[in-house]
Amino acid sequence: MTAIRLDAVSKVFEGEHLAVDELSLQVDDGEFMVLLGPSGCGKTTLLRMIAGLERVTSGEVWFGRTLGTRLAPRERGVAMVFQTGALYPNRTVQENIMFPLQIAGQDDARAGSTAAGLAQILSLESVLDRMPRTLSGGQRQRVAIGRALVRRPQVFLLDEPLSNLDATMRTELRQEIGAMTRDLNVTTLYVTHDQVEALTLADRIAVMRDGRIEDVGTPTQVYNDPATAFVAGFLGTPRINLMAATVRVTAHHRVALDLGSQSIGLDPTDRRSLILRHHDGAEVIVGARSSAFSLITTQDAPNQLSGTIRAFEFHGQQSIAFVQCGIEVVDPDKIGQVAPTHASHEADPVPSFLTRVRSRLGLEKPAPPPPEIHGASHRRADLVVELPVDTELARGTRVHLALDTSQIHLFDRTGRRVDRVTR
Ligand SMILES: Nc1ncnc2c1ncn2[C@@H]1O[C@H](COP(=O)(O)OP(=O)(O)OP(=O)(O)O)[C@@H](O)[C@H]1O
Repeated sequence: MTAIRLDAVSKVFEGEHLAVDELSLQVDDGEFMVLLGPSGCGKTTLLRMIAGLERVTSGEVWFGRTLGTRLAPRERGVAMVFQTGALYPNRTVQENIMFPLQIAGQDDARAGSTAAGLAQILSLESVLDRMPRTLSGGQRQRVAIGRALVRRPQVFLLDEPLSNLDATMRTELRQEIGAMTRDLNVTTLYVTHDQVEALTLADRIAVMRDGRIEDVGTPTQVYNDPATAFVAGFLGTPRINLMAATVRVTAHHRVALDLGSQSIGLDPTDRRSLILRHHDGAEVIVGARSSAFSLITTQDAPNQLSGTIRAFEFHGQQSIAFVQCGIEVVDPDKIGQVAPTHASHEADPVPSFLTRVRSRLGLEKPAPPPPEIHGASHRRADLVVELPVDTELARGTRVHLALDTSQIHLFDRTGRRVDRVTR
């Protein structure tokens, strides 16, 4: 067991593509950390740099007090499992699992009994003598996990190990991976783009975007108190509603959030009122999960939004309403995003990836920070609201919704939280 520390690690691929951008992260001894992020954000590249399968362009990887970037892959005490664990096709399950021990010089009897013990934990005891081609996808992944863990690695890296399995198998193996890594107390870094895997497995989640980390915390921290609008949008189904608003300070320092055609007010005792009353006219983004709304019958309740049902869906446990309120809604995937990948141009007001790469490598003066792409992230769209399952509303019905302002988050125009509480 050992802690992993990443110190300003960057990876620039040929063609000057910046895949990981001065990323720093600490995974504690024995911790289960999940690296969560959309496709292409650099998760696999980061894992491969830790394993030594990919050279870091700059920065350092530490295993405890040892500088890992100086070590060859086999000296790092790291085991890695990929999306589809490649097995030796001509060896049985037991032979596959015991192979790393045999390579290390252990005798067959001892290696076989260690493998059999691990196979029991992984529910593979009934298939020990079978060949990989006769196994299900889930069983093959279990064998790959067994083979990775048999030498008791210091660090265990898993790259979307469940992505090729069906839903039932995924749930089952997910629970086993969680239980097993905790029993073995091995420091684990688990890559996924599946929020359910992240929320259920992790001691802590690091949310990645465009080669950087936007937030790190326990599942409840990143879900309930996200650092950015992107993180708030990435976690939670249905996705959080992000509404463009302007701060209005009215008589007696009351703070209202002007949503264009409608408005909501913060309670004067709300801590955020005290902050925002000095920012009259500031543009903010109000984040409200679908569960923060409730249907009301009165028209003039405080913090009420009115709209028309555009679609209504039955989801088994609850119903989801799509309500046209004429409010400008912000796309969490676009807010605060940096410039797209293309070659630099002197007159280009937004520094390209190329310029950012050069400045990281010290080849160019640091570029000014890119402005957020604002207009592209805003559009008039529906609010998504969770309602009790017995609600029935026809398309076109006019509804009034009360918003519980104690449940809202406030972000600035670049998507950064302005009212964070727990961290
Ligand atoms: N060998 C390579 N050469 C050039 N670019 C690469 C190479 N490997 C990865 N990239 C690029 O680096 C970026 C990060 O890729 P990476 O595979 O790390 O992302 P990811 O978050 O793991 O994505 P996914 O969830 O789809 O596996 C991508 O834009 C990818 O195209």
